Amino acid sequence: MTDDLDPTSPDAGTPAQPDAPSGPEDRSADGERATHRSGFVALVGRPNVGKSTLTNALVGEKVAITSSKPQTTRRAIRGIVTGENAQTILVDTPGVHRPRTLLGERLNDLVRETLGEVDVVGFCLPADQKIGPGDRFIAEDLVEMRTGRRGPRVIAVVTKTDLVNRDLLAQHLMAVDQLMDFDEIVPISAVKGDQIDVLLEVIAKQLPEGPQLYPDDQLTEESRDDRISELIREAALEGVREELPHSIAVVVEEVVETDPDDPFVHVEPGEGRLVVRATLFVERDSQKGIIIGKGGSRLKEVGTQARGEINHLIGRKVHLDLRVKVAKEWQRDPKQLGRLGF
Ligand SMILES: Nc1nc2c(ncn2[C@@H]2O[C@H](COP(=O)(O)OP(=O)(O)OP(=O)(O)O)[C@@H](O)[C@H]2O)c(=O)[nH]1
Repeated sequence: MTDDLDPTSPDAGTPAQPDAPSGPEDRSADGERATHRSGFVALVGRPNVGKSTLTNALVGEKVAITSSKPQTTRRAIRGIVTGENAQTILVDTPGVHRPRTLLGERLNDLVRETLGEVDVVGFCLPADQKIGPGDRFIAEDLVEMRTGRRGPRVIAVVTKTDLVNRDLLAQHLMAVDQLMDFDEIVPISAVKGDQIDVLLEVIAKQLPEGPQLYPDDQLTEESRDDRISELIREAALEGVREELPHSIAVVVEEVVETDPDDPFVHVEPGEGRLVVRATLFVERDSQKGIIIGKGGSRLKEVGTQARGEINHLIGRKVHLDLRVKVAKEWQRDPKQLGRLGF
């Protein structure tokens, strides 16, 4: 068990209301004042159905990490899409699943909490998989939320349409229609970019009237350090199997400008070398060995991949200093979960 974890607590819950910038009045071509809409949209669904890939496609930039491993997303990540007459704040949520650890329970709770706070829900159902008990479980929750009070509007987003032919898609759309009373059903492919604009329009129509909440150029509410730690985790997830992906957590310890000749001497921003120091946590010694690899080879690969993404994010070259530590059974330990920000 490590005892030098930095306590980080990413804000993974309630949508805070940021200061509204005073934007220009929207006017349509004939001079009439156009209605401006704004609000929060949660993308929910089972793990691996394409929620994060869709979030990125809608925002037009990578604000959420994705992977072929289920249960990649662990926080409610907000992406912002600003259009002429609407601002859509997307909340990408962890996949709803049968929890096996305390972390799993907390992630499901986070999704429930998020559902209670948004204006619209995009319920993601992959076109290449039959509707199953996991989908029905989510649908029941949504139906219950709408019973007797004004719950969120619910759009069925049929994802990954590029993986099926027209006939299968038609059959799937009919099955989706039977699942619950949706306000709209929109088939999309985030990978091919099909119907992304249509979905955005459909979502915007369901939002309440309201002002722009974030500045035009803000694409996410994630902090720089949280985005960096996610990019490192994404790189570490590649090539690892079975339970290991779930055991990996990443904490950015510091991002500092240092003297190029002495990494421990800090200098003014822009005048030295930008160093990112981060720790990868795993749950067991054996996992530590896998992450580091023979002679450090795997950790080096993780560092190279993550560094490329971080350079792109920050807009300059960084030096990435990665360490690996064991935090025994952190997914089941309330104290450790707290320290890791869950
Ligand atoms: N072919 C195809 N694959 C997709 C599409 N969208 C997502 N995927 C793939 O599906 C896998 C899961 O995608 P994610 O976006 O990480 O799924 P998620 O629902 O956010 O997953 P969790 O974080 O586990 O809940 C990845 O391998 C994606 O590349 C799509 O439109 N078409």
